[in-house]
Amino acid sequence: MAILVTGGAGYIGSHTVAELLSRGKEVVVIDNLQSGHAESLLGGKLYEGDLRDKELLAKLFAENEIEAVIHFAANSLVGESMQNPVKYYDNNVYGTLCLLEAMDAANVRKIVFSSTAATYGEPKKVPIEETDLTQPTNVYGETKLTMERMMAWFDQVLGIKYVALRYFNAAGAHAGGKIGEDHRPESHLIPLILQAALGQRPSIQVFGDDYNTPDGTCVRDYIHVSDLADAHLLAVDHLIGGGDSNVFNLGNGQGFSVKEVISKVREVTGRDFPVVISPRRAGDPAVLIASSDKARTVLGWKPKRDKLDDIIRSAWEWHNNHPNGYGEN
Ligand SMILES: NC(=O)c1ccc[n+]([C@@H]2O[C@H](COP(=O)([O-])OP(=O)(O)OC[C@H]3O[C@@H](n4cnc5c(N)ncnc54)[C@H](O)[C@@H]3O)[C@@H](O)[C@H]2O)c1
Ligand SMILES: O=c1ccn([C@@H]2O[C@H](COP(=O)(O)OP(=O)(O)O[C@H]3O[C@H](CO)[C@H](O)[C@H](O)[C@H]3O)[C@@H](O)[C@H]2O)c(=O)[nH]1
Repeated sequence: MAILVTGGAGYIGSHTVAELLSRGKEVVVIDNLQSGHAESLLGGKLYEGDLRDKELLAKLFAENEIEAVIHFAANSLVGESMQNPVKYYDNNVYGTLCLLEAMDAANVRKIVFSSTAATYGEPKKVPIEETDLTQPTNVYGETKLTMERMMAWFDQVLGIKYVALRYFNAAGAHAGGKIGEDHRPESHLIPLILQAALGQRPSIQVFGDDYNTPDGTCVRDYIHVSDLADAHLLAVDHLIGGGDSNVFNLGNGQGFSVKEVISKVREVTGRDFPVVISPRRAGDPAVLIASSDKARTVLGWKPKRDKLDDIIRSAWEWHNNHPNGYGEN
C-alpha cells in the first residue's frame, strides 16, 4: 500500500516524502512541477501532471494501491491571490474537488491536507486555537477554508476522513543537506534574508515598522519543515488507526518579529547586509502565533527543532551549499 503525495516535489511536500521514505513507506507523487522540482524527490514514483487532469488521476489510482493521500498541491501566494482569484479557486478548490472525486471512485477514504494560519485572518487573540474565528482576509486563505469545509461535507456524505493541518510559517531545510526551500519567486522572509546574507539581494526589506508589536514589526511563529513533515505522518497514522476527522494548528507557540529574525540571521551567518524599512504589505496580520496543544495531545506531535537558531541554521546550510537552489551550483 502506498501513500499518495500531491505536490510532493514542492518545499514541504519533498520534506514529507523524505520522511515517509525514511520510514520505509511506499510513495507515489503527483506534481505538475509548476513550482516544484523533480530533483527534490529523494525517491518514490512521480506522475508528472496536473491534479485537475481527471484521466491522469484515474490512471494513478488504478495503477497503485493507495492507502491514504497527503495533499500539498496548491497555489499559495497571498498577494497573487488578490490579483488573480480565478487561479486560486481553480487550482486550490477545483483541484481538491477533482482529487476527492477520484479518491471516492477508488474507494480511498483518508486524506491529510495543508491548510494555513491564513484561514484565521486577523486574530482576535494569540495564541490562536482551532476553535477561534476563521475569517480570512485574502483569497488564498478563503480557498483553504473552503477546502476544509468541502472535506467536512465529503466526510459526512461519503465517509472520507480528513485531517486539516493549519501551518504557521514553515522554514528550515532537511538535515541530510539534499533538499531545502527553492520557491521562484521567493516571497518568504527567512530565505529572502539569507539571499541578502549571500549577497544575492542588495538588501532585505522590512514590510512595516509601525505595527502594534514591541518593535513595530510583524510577529510570526516559525516551524521547522521537518517538524511539519512529522506531523503529516502522525496524522496519517491517526486516520489509519481509525481516528476521526480533525483540524490542527502547527506552530512552535513562540513569536519572533521581523527585526528579531534579521538579527538571528546575522548571528547565525556572521554576515551583515542592508535593511530597508518599507511600507506595510497588504493583508499582513500584526501577530500570528499558534497554540498547537491539540496536535500535541491528540496526535502526540512534538516539534524537535523548535529553536529559531536551529531553524535558521538548517536553512542557511541549504542556501549556502545550494546558492542557486535546485539549479546548477
Ligand atoms: N510554506 C508555508 O509557509 C506554508 C504555510 C501554510 C500553508 N502552506 C501550504 O502548504 C502547501 C505546500 O506549500 P509549499 O511551500 O511546499 O509550496 P510549493 O509551491 O513548494 O509546493 C506546492 C507543490 O504543488 C505542485 N502543484 C501545484 N498545483 C498543482 C496541480 N494543480 N497539480 C499538480 N501539482 C501541483 C507544485 O508544482 C509544487 O511542487 C501548500 O498547499 C501551501 O498552501 C504553506
Ligand atoms: O521581504 C520580506 C518578506 C516578508 N516580510 C515579513 O515577514 C513576515 C513573514 O512573511 P512571509 O511571507 O515569510 O510569511 P507570511 O506570514 O506572510 O505567510 C505564511 O503564512 C501565511 C499564513 O498567514 C500563509 O500560509 C503563507 O503561505 C505562509 O508563507 C511578514 O510579516 C512579512 O510582512 C518582510 O518584512 N520582508
